[in-house]
Amino acid sequence: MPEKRVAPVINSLEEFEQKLPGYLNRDKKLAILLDYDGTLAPIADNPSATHMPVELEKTLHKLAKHPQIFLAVISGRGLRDVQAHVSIDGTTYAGNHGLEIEYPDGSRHDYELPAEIKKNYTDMVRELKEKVEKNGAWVEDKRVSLTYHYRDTPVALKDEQKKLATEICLRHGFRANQAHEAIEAKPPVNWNKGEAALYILKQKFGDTWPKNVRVVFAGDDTTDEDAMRALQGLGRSFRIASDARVQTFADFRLPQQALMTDLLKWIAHVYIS
Ligand SMILES: O=P(O)(O)OC[C@H]1O[C@H](O[C@H]2O[C@H](CO)[C@@H](O)[C@H](O)[C@H]2O)[C@H](O)[C@@H](O)[C@@H]1O
Repeated sequence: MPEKRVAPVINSLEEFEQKLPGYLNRDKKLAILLDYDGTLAPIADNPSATHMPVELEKTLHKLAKHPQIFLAVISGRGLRDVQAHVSIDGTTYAGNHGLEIEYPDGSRHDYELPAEIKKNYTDMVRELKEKVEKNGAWVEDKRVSLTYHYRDTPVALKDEQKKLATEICLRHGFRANQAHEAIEAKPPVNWNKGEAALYILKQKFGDTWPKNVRVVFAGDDTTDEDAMRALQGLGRSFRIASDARVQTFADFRLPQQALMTDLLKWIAHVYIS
């Protein structure tokens, strides 16, 4: 069983090649699987205010067009929301932590939640809205999972509201993961960003993908750890975290989101220039 541990850090563009010599090879297919918030776009005060840095976006567009490269964005956001924010043709998108997947041709894979969980979800949203949607905190209802945002709640009230929100989520049988100034309530099913990543790779490249495809995954959050764990030994993953003590399943830690541009430039140097 793989364990989380403190991962080696990468601090610059040069260090990608130094620390992963020869991992990328332009003769090999490459799958790039990326989280959105905190990874492609820096964290902003409100989910509607995020955008990708210009150079990162430009590089990502170039990579997505390359015939040897496959791009998927796997986000906790609702599917349409993340599609609208990234908006790159030919990309596969997964929303709601992988529960909904859409391929470039418009075909989909939706994880069907049991009726009881759907009912619990509706009840949970109602109770959260009644009891803890106040003092600046709000519920982002994404139909099958939700995010309880408390960034704008006064410090003196945050802990109490957070605690109550977590209790409500757990009481309705949902998982409650800590995120950036938010709690992610996810359904209690055996499907997450890791399962979604493996599913997408198998659909795209077939059962033998581990032999034929190089994989790069990057994410910044606890929900991304599911993909990092699933891809251990099958690809290379990067956890964005400023805290040097963070425990992760990723192969490397990137101390700042800005290093995502370098990660993509490293790939572009190998595949494009
Ligand atoms: O899996 P991701 O693509 O990283 O999405 C995770 C959640 O991201 C969003 O919330 C977070 O980012 C916001 C914008 O930077 C920030 O204001 C908030 O504090 C963060 O928690 C999004 O709103 C959620 O739906 C996603 O699940």
